[in-house]
Amino acid sequence: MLPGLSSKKSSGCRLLSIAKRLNITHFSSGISHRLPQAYYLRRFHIYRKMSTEANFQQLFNKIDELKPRFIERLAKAIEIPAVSSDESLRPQVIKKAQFIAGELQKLGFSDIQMKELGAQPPPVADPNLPLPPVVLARYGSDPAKKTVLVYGHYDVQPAALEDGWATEPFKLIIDEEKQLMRARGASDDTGPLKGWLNVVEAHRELGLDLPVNLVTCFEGMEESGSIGLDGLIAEEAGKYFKEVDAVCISDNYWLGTKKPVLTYGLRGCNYFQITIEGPAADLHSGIFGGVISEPMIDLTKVFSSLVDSRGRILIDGVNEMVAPVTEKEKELYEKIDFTLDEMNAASGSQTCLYESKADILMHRWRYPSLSIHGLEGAFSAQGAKTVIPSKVVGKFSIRTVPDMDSAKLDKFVIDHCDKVFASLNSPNRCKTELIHDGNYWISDPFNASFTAAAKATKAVYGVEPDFTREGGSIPITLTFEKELKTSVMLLPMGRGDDGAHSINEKLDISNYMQGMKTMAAYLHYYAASKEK
Ligand SMILES: C[C@H](N)C(=O)N[C@@H](Cc1c[nH]cn1)C(=O)O
Ligand SMILES: [Zn+2]
Ligand SMILES: [Zn+2]
Repeated sequence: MLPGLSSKKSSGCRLLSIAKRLNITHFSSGISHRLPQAYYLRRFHIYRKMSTEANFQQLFNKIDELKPRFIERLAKAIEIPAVSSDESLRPQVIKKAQFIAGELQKLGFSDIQMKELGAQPPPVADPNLPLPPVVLARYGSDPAKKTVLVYGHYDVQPAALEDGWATEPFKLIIDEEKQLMRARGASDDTGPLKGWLNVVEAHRELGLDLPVNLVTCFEGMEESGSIGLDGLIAEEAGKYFKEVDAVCISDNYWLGTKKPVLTYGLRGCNYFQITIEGPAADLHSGIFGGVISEPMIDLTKVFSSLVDSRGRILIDGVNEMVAPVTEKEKELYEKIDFTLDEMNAASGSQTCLYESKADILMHRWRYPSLSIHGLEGAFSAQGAKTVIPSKVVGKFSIRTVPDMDSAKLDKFVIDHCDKVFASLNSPNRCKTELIHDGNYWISDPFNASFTAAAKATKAVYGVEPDFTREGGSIPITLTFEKELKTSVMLLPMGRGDDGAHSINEKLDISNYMQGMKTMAAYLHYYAASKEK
């Protein structure tokens, strides 16, 4: 029998006692009881019999043995520049979906469906731009087994050599000295997505039955707000996803660089753009400077009204929506393995706004933040071009937290920008709009799925994981929980210094290998658990 099998309290009881322990009052949903406990107990007994044959060491050895193949396959996927935010690269995003579907087919997945989501809604330059397909597939459909849905995204953030990358971003480079793989998507999220496929392959190579039925949901718009996926999940909840017992997402990172973590919370993200336009074309600043009203000057005024240099959001009503910190909650931060030095090492600077661990963690996990990302339409090359841009589009986003109301936030932001622009008395035109949004999420970190992942982490790394929240967002997480009425568990593969969204993104080879072993062990422990 697998180690660690023991009887559990009912999930409802556990949920309450854990909520009390952690002082969490924001569970986004509970655990489903669609089927009687007896049903799961029967499945547990069937699985327990099977699991006596399962041998982790054999599985882990096989994963190690297949390492060159797994790295080579990752390199092939990485080569496709699937940047979802770049409309001109949409064919590449679709090509990567097809590539992944082909791999699933070779691995024996069945019922592979490329779900089309229609055209991308505004704001978008091409009104007919197709959204990338969602890749659904099944591995096994044994009613005696639990079903785990694994979510990942095959799209990536933009990357270019001229941004400062040491090597070509869409070519997987192995740094032998540091034992890491460098490429856009290595850690976010092509590496982890491939991890699930590799886990299946290792089982197949061993002739070992997968302990659960696996369902994939791989999307190509995560980095652009998961547009269209909510609707698909709602539509498939009673169909393709009908039997799903748990959702596992491997699309975030350890907090630091040494200790594995399991993640039970995410911030949300509402992304906005401000368009300011005036002159009919870009103009000579010697001829028109000081005579006409400049959109770029207006934009900098609106931008500077949003947030101060200490990161404080200056928009009325926003901070008031944030849930207050409790004394009990403060204790949680002290137990987390993290230091200011790790924060500085990950940012490659000494620019942290806070000194204490608790302050850093709270501002990363449980307070909102506003970031100004950039703009379209302005001069950005080297040299000194004396131009007045005629139209500029500024981009900024707000990371949201409990108890912020997304619709209220949008209204506060748009009203604020309109008010500030009006106060400039500018003859230019200004429009602020939401590009996409995604909800924050917080869960019970001690349900059957988290417990199985904690055991898996211990089996692979020899340590108990820290339970963390994530400052980033995975917009679809709450939708899975609500629509499928299942728990969602975040099992990160990479480290906090992987440079996701940054230059020189990397995934340590050890994290890739150990991460796959953890995924495999998680499936076995979850299958063996009595609870759903
Ligand atoms: C954590 C995850 N790997 C990630 O990077 N998510 C993105 C998703 C996003 C994009 N726009 C809004 N949310 C992120 O947190 O930026
Ligand atoms: Zn990302
Ligand atoms: Zn991601």
